[in-house]
Order: sequence, then structure tokens, then C-alpha cells
Amino acid sequence: MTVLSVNINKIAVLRNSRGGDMPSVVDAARCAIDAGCGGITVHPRPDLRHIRPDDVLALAEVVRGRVEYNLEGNPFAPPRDGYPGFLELVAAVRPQQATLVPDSDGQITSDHGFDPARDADALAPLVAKLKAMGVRVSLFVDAGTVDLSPAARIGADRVEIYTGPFADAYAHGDAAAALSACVATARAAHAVGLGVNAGHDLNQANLTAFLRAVPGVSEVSIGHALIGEALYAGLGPTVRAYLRAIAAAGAG
Ligand SMILES: CC(=O)[C@@H](O)[C@H](O)COP(=O)(O)O
Ligand SMILES: NCC(=O)COP(=O)(O)O
Repeated sequence: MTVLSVNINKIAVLRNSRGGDMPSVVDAARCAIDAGCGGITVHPRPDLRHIRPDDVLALAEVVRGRVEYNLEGNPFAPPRDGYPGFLELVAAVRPQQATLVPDSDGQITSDHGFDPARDADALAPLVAKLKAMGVRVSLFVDAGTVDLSPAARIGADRVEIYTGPFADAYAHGDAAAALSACVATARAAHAVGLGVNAGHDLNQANLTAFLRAVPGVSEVSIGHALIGEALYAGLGPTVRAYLRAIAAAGAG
């Protein structure tokens, strides 16, 4: 079964554009949960462009006991004004999952994953700290990565396949190679005992095809397209549409 984790970063983008608390990330999370999603994902970035530490704390109270909480971030990003550090945020709320993403402020969005062969040794102590907190650890990796043994060696529980290239190829009607890369990474993950998550630029058009092809996806985290579509159709109906797309792939 594939869990839908709704990423609500973009609610915070709209809120921050005017200040105040409208739209509320807490209300958005409640709405998505009431519509049947299985998780809430946020990516509190050090530049505070959208989700902020106080959002992380407030959302923890909404999510706890209802659905999974997935915190994304770069564990190497140093603390700065208003941002305590990723591990500090995880320690404060103890989410079910921490997804480690090698993003920097200069990126408009996430556009690459870790290279387990290159990065495992540097990640190892951070993964150990997260595991000691009782948090599942997922590493954001590029599709096509086929040696995931370093990730398993350092104690990661899952990888999240970066699906941006697949989504772009799908939109251009030429997704076969990109999809094959995702399948190869999923198979490589399963081969070393890692679970498989997926995310970035997934949408109602490409999700079913993705899940039909890629084996054993435990969770898809979806935000940008889902929130954009919800502006027209409403958040609850849009979440339910994504749940139907997952079910149509036989992954519901
Ligand atoms: C890791 C990933 O692909 C997304 O979860 C990320 O959260 C997108 O970040 P923005 O919402 O800031 O584009
Ligand atoms: N990990 C992917 C995620 O949380 C949302 O990515 P996107 O749907 O906003 O591109």
C-alpha cells in the first residue's frame, strides 16, 4: 500500500506573502488528514522561505496520533537566525520520518539527491542520531542510483526517489527511460532491505503510471502540484483525487 503524504510547503508560501496566518498550515493539514491522506510532509528550509520552525511545532500537535509526520531537510545546514538546525527540529517533534535532502539556499527547489557511495560516511553519524531518536530515516536519492548498499550500511531505513526528471519526461511524452531509472533504483533499494518512497513534481497526470511501473513504493510525498490543483478544486477533493490515482495503480 502506498501512503499519500501531503506536502504543505506551498500553503506557507501563500501565507508568508502577506504575513499573518491566512491560509493556515494547521487548517490545511487538518483538511488533508480529514480527506484521508496518510501523512503530512514539510520541508523547513534555513532561509525560512515557507515552513518555519513554529509551523513544525504546531503541525506536530495536529498530526500526532492521526497520520505520519515527515520532516525533510539538509542535516548539514548550519543553524542561523530563526532556524535551529534540522536535527534540532527533529528532536523537538520526533516525527515518524526524517527525509534527508542535500538542498542549499541557492536552489529554487530540490533538484538532486545524495550520492550514497560518496556521502554515506558523512551522513553516518547524523543517521545514527536520528535513529537513536526513534525516527525512520529516508535518504533523498537520484533515480538511476543502483548501489544503495552504503545507505543500508549506515542505517537508513528507506530511500526517496527524486522523481523530478520522470515528471518532466512524462510531461514531454517520453517517460520510458526516466521511469526505468526509477524502477532500477526501487529494485536496488529492495535488494538491500531498504524501503522506497518517492517524490517531487508528482501529480494527478503522472502518479498512476509511476506507481504501476515502480515496485513497492511505501509513500509518495506530493505538494506543489496538489496544492496548485487544490486552488481550483478544493483541498479535500484534490486529496481524494490523489487517493483514487493511487488506488487506480493497485497501490491503494
Ligand atoms: C524534497 C522535495 O523534492 C520536496 O519535498 C521539497 O520539499 C520541495 O521543496 P519546495 O516546496 O521548497 O519546492
Ligand atoms: N519529497 C517530495 C515532496 O515532499 C513534495 O514535492 P513536490 O510535490 O512539492 O514537488
